[in-house]
Amino acid sequence: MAVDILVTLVLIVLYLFLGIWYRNRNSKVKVWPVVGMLPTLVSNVDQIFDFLTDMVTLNGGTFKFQGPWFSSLNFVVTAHPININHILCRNHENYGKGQEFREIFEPFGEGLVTSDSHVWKRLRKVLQPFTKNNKKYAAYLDRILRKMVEGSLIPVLQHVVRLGTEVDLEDLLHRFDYDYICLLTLGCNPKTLSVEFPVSGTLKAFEGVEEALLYRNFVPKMVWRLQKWIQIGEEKKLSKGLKTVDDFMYGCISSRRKELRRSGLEAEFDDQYDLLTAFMVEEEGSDMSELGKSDKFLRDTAYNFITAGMDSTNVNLTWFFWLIATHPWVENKIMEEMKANCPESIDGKMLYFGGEELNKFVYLHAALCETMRLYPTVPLNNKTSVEADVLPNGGHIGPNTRIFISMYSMGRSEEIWGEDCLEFKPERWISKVGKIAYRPTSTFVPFGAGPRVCLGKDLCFKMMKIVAINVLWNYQVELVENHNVVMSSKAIALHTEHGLKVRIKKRQ
Ligand code: HEM
Repeated sequence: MAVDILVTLVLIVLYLFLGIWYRNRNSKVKVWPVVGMLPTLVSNVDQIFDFLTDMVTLNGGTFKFQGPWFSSLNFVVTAHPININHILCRNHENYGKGQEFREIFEPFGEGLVTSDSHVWKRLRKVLQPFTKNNKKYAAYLDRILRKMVEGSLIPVLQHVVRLGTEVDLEDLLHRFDYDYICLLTLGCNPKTLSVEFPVSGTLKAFEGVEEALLYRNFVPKMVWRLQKWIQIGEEKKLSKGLKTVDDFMYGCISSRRKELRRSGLEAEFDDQYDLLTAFMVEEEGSDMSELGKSDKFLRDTAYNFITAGMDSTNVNLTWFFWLIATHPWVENKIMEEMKANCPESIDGKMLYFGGEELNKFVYLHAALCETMRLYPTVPLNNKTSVEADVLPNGGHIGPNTRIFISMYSMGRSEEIWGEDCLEFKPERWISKVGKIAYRPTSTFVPFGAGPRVCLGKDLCFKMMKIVAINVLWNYQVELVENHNVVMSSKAIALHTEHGLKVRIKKRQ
């Protein structure tokens, strides 16, 4: 009897395995009982963006990932332009960040990046006109950008040239972004970009928190919750990092309030019109003034802006300098454009251009867009459906489903960019009349699109152009031989795995 039961069990298991093998025999992604597609995902984690690109290409632009049973690791990845237009623009009300995203990214608090519905609408209504149309704020951003380039970037580059040593350009640019974004939001300069290349505890804490939040995305919810409860592993690191970050931000808020009280609100704030100050000095009666009374609100807003901005232009500029170092003919064309637009004999000095003047740098703009196409700063944009929906290319979406828009896969899609989609060719962005060519919005969305488009987009282009012009005009960036430049999959932004090691020489 016992033998009969054993044989029957063995036969059932064999039958199940044969069934799975038969269903999976032609498929690149195996779906296993209990664990679903997780083993394939784990084995491809080091080249996750290429793996997801293969999957969406094989599946007509949209791929459904099946996670382990009873886990929240099911998601959809899409790179199809008509779906992108649907999710970001036409039916955007149905695609927010979602409760689970907010739980994972809890340090963002009640900030813009993780909020939805009426909370998001109210914040966006306050922040969008402020960041886009406030002249005082725009002038302050311009002034601090000039100061940072003149007072930090150029002196540090000159120091590196004098020493003749190699430098990690990605680290250098990351420090530039971090100092700039702290000035923009908190009005204080942590001075991480200086010739000593100091180790900044606060910057390390911001980075540590981001790493821990990324980890939460890849493990079942109950695992990270348990770790949080007993304070071990990544969760312990997160709590420690967050304390450092919060102490820093609340410290800035408190000293700014004290300063304003001392100097009196009637004082002129033109010199120091950062985001915090703007909220604090806004006249009574407006939404901004109401929100500015709460330290928690200011902390959340600052955290959202700092994390959105500190890993932004440096990522694109790192890939840009690497691409032009490996495509010297592109660098020559950028130099020609600069010679045509820059005044002569300004050796070693800063070059600064206003918005109108920057529009003349068409080829540089094209090269920056081309870089973002191949190496989008944010490779995956996360959304969650509110209600069930059918995507325009036919995919069914359940309610409360996580969806990743793969900007990385879109940039490498033959259907969108043609057979030469993997080549670095800024020319594809330029029209016959020498202007930036028209492209449908839904084919290129590194900043998102529609009502939730990135609030820092215009600022980013300005920063990237000013930094690129000042570096290239004065210096030659040479890659260190045998240094392997590869993408990292260990951050939310598309960093390199080992940095960008270069030597900087004075341009002759
Ligand atoms: C190369 C630079 C940058 C890129 C590629 C980028 C990209 C993005 C993307 C993809 C989103 C998500 C849009 C969505 O949810 O659909 C976003 C949102 C956002 N970005 Fe950026 N960003 C950059 C720099 C910045 C900077 C410097 C700032 C701050 C000054 C900033 C502030 C924000 C904010 C506040 C949001 C949230 C908008 C909302 O949810 O309404 N970004 N960005």
